[in-house]
Amino acid sequence: MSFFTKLRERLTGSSSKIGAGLDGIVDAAPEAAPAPAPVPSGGIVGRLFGTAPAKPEEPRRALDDEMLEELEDMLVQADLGVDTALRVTANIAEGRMGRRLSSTELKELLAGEIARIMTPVARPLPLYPKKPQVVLVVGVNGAGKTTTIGKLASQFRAAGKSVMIAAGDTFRAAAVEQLQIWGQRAGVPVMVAAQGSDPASLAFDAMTRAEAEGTDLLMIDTAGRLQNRQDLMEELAKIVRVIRKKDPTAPHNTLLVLDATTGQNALNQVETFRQLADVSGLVMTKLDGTARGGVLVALADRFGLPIHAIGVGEQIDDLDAFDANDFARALVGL
Ligand SMILES: Nc1nc2c(ncn2[C@@H]2O[C@H](COP(=O)(O)OP(=O)(O)OP(=O)(O)O)[C@@H](O)[C@H]2O)c(=O)[nH]1
Repeated sequence: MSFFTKLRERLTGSSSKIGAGLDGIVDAAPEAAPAPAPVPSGGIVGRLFGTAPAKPEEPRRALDDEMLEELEDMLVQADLGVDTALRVTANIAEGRMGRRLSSTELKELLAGEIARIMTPVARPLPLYPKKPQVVLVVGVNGAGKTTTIGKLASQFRAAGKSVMIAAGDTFRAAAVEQLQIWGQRAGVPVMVAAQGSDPASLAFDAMTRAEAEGTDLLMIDTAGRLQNRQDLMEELAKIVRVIRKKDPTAPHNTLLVLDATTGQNALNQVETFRQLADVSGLVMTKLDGTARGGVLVALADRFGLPIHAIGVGEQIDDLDAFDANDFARALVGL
């Protein structure tokens, strides 16, 4: 199954909210009753040439202030956030006031606006010739860091890269175990340390081993205890300090993993983690089974940080590069 097919099938929580919302807005107009279907050309000619009966016309609604307000409210409800909803609505309105739009046309227009916002941020994780390329992975507990590291490691392996993982959340035995399972699946070594030991020292050991073995990519998992922000900030800063002793240009990427089901809270998490670490790109997980996928549009619009990948399930191939057009169309239910 192609990733786009999967995305469309699994984004239904969000897409049915937006798609049905747009249908509802157009149908709500008193004048929106569908035009009667043109009489099919029946008779002998129709039978001979198999003319299909014409489809009834889609209902239409003239674009006015009231309709725009409904559109804006619906987009806010769908987690695009007020600023983005306003901008998108204004762009759709421009030069189209009074025009009678069908729901399909409205979906096409919205998808176009969303794609326009998302295209500049749809950028795969950049790969550098540097060995090891160090990828620091940050995010709150449960956001999907472990799973994302496992999926990315497996994809890089499949692309012929050598990968190593460092289980930097040394306080949580369950997190380390999960990472080991993902490492086994991906065929990638996982460096672990004794429970509660210093993550920076593990990161240093992992750097040493990755350098010695000529590993292409070193992915470092980190803790996500936001409840203790000061500690976390110091822990992340120390990891960075220590790996820079080995390579002053590291980490080459700092990935922030976000959980789509948290909706608008994802925006706060970006703000917070940007204060804790030099976030260079985003991965959004759990777009399946949530009606809050619109938050990705708000994130792109607000921060302009690259979106490297999106996750739509728990399996190894349920993470893929982010494609702005595919996402925009799937999100509006096209
Ligand atoms: N449905 C769905 N579940 C996901 C996705 N990504 C991760 N998960 C699940 O989310 C849960 C948390 O993922 P983890 O990868 O363990 O998250 P983490 O950020 O490492 O969290 P901790 O290990 O608690 O720090 C797991 O049950 C994953 O299977 C996704 O794209 N879709």
